[in-house]
Amino acid sequence: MIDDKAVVSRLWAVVPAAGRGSRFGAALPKQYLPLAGKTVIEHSIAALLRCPEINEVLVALHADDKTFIELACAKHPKVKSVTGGLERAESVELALAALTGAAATDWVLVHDAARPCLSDADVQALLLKGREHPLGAILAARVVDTVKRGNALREAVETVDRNALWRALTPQLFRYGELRAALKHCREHALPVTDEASAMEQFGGRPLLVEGSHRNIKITYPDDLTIATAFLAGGVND
Ligand SMILES: Nc1ccn([C@@H]2O[C@H](COP(=O)(O)OP(=O)(O)OP(=O)(O)O)[C@@H](O)[C@H]2O)c(=O)n1
Ligand SMILES: C[C@](O)(CO)[C@H](O)COP(=O)(O)O
Repeated sequence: MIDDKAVVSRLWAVVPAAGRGSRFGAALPKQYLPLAGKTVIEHSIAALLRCPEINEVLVALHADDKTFIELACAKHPKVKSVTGGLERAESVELALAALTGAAATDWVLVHDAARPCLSDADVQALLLKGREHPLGAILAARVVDTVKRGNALREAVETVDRNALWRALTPQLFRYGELRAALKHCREHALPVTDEASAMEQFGGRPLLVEGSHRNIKITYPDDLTIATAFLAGGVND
């Protein structure tokens, strides 16, 4: 375990924003769609820029995306961009590799461009509790529905105990060196990675689950934009 008292660990942020939003089905990738006076991605990045501890925000963009550079947030001195990859995990790896100033003991927050309703309180809770936990931490929300396991015929064959189930959100907070090593390990062994925690778990880690707001939704389908509009109208920080 790294003794944080011996080193001053800086805090970086990575924003995976290279997706195409195929499930959303809009003409534009969903992160560039209008939401409450800005674009989706601008809300997601604004939540990170409101955290003064963050040293730099590195955004992983699709090679075809020319929209980002026109946004106000792209001109912020803390915001940089890099070309992402074909999968989210690859985009995160490429962004981490571009953080040339980061030390292995520094912390990295990874936050989806597609999660615009992140509150300042949730960022602070993750940082406070996550940096006390040696193996990192993620924002997560408890599962509130009864959960069924279905078979190939979509028949319910089992009710899963939901008391131990959580929905992984973002940001997710890990040490820079450990996260890079875990993602490299999973890539080299063709292990499935859908979030940073799944890479860390397969690399022997046990990230802490920090309960976050159910309002921190991921924009995936059109209805999610309607929901996010209502959440932002109510003020995610109120
Ligand atoms: N190759 C990829 C794929 C996804 N992402 C980002 O990872 C986040 C979560 O991914 P998801 O919701 O799946 O976005 P998309 O891949 O765009 O959605 P879809 O699967 O519907 O195409 C998004 O901010 C997305 O831009 C990324 O940086 N690089
Ligand atoms: C990272 C994530 O948002 C945590 O729930 C989720 O895994 C992203 O999944 P996607 O299929 O890439 O949207």
